[in-house]
Amino acid sequence: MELIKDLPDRLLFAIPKKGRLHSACLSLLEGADIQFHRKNRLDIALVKNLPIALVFLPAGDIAKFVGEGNVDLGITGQDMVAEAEAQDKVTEILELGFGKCRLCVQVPVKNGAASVDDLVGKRIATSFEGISKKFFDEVDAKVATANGTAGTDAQKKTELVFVSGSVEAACALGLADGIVDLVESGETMQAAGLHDIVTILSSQAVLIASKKPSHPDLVQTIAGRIKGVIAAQKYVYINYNVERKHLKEASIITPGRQAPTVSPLENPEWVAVSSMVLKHNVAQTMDDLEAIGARDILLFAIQNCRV
Ligand SMILES: Nc1ncnc2c1ncn2[C@@H]1O[C@H](COP(=O)(O)OP(=O)(O)OP(=O)(O)O)[C@@H](O)[C@H]1O
Ligand SMILES: O=P(O)(O)OC[C@H]1O[C@H](OP(=O)(O)OP(=O)(O)O)[C@H](O)[C@@H]1O
Ligand SMILES: [Mg+2]
Repeated sequence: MELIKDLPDRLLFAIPKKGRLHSACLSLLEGADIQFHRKNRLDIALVKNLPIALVFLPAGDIAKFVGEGNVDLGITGQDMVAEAEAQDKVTEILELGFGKCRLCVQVPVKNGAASVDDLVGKRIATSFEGISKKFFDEVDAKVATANGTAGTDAQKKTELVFVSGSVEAACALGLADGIVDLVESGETMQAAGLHDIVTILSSQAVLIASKKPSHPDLVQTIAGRIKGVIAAQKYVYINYNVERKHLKEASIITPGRQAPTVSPLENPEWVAVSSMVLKHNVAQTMDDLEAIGARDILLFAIQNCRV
């Protein structure tokens, strides 16, 4: 009761309550110093150090709730935003770099359809009914136009079969001739004897806001903090010594965001350089620095930053 009474003054921030995005979201909240204690089984938690209430919801519902303004802010997949037809109803503030996957049409490797055109009039199992309907309506129309059946009783319609999970099993079970589901590593698809023939959309987790959030300033504060956490995950801090005569080459290898910080050393022929560098190719950066004679190359993790 106490919780509900407190809600009107707070910004409501929806977080996936389980599944693929849940734990990455909790790390983001921790990195952004959004402190809360979630009582056992409760789907609402008050934030201790900011006027925010976290609402733990299924990822699939978050886009709808943010779009309709029931909650101010949320984290969900771009696929879920598209499925809820909420692209125009929410503001996508930030791509978060996790939950990356593709929504694909998949068919059995053995004797499956060769193209989506061959699936017209057949059965497709999916939990993405909205996106799949739109996609196959277009394929149906295109094929009907090509074979002259458009608008006639002979026009074939692809049938959608709704399944809420384990979609990949549908073909083996004889429920469908193809599926529309997410692929990340491709392991689930391959294990089920399927392969993808078309990617309908690519997706990742995003921070979305309602068009009229109750606390716009707080939305900016949270977005800024989360941006900092994401940037900190993307970059590392590098520090090394290099001969002054190689400083120009060094600055090209580690340009930093504005420019590298260059500090003099007791030995006037040498300088110390520090700079933020992208984490994903840092090994190459270190190789390149070594190749120009840089020494004492140190790498530091960045806990948080504002860039
Ligand atoms: N294998 C994956 N790799 C990366 N991201 C994924 C993967 N599967 C799902 N996602 C992303 O996570 C979102 C939520 O998917 P998740 O599987 O957690 O929800 P769900 O299927 O509703 O729940 P559950 O699987 O727990 O029943 C998806 O909409 C998608 O954006
Ligand atoms: O390409 P992969 O790395 O194998 O990932 C893809 C799988 O991940 C998701 O399923 P999830 O584990 O969420 O199970 P679900 O089918 O119950 O939703 C998705 O629905 C695929 O089945
Ligand atoms: Mg799932």
